[in-house]
Amino acid sequence: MEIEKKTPTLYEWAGGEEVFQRLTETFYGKVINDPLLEPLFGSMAQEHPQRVAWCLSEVFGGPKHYTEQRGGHRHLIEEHLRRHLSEQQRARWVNLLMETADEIGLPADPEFRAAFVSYIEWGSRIALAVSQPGVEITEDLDPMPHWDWIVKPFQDEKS
Ligand code: HEM
Repeated sequence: MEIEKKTPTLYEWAGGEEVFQRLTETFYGKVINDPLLEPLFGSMAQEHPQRVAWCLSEVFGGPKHYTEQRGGHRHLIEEHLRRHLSEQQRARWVNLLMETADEIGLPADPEFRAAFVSYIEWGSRIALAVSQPGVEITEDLDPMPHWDWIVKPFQDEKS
């Protein structure tokens, strides 16, 4: 009998929904205690960590909860308009997220982390760019971007 071994998605490799939720719950606990980030997130919606967990899960190949519940990539971008983020705030946001990833035991293998950090760098730089004064959205932004392995550690084998 032929059994096809399929490469897991980044979402599956990370450990699924529960892991992304643990990541964002722990992360926003740090964010609201950070002097640079507190002014941005001090009065965030209670559901914010859950929404970011949905968003990351979807980008990394998990269920499309963010698109279904919040309206997809256009909505995600719109949420960052006119927030006037600084590069310093962006960099702190990324550093705290990476610190949290280590703390909660997100897979630390080079291949997973290369893909993970790639989306976080891309996404956070888009957030910074669209948050500046005068930026308007004119192009079609959907669907949500989808991230895959950058350095592929697996072979799709048949045995
Ligand atoms: C990959 C990078 C990022 C992702 C995936 C992301 C994701 C999200 C999501 C899912 C939301 C909620 C949207 C909704 O309600 O549907 C949000 C809102 C927000 N984001 Fe981001 N974001 C990113 C980068 C950043 C950065 C770098 C900053 C600032 C340093 C930032 C600041 C904010 C703020 C202030 C809100 C509104 C929070 C509230 O008041 O509820 N984001 N983001």
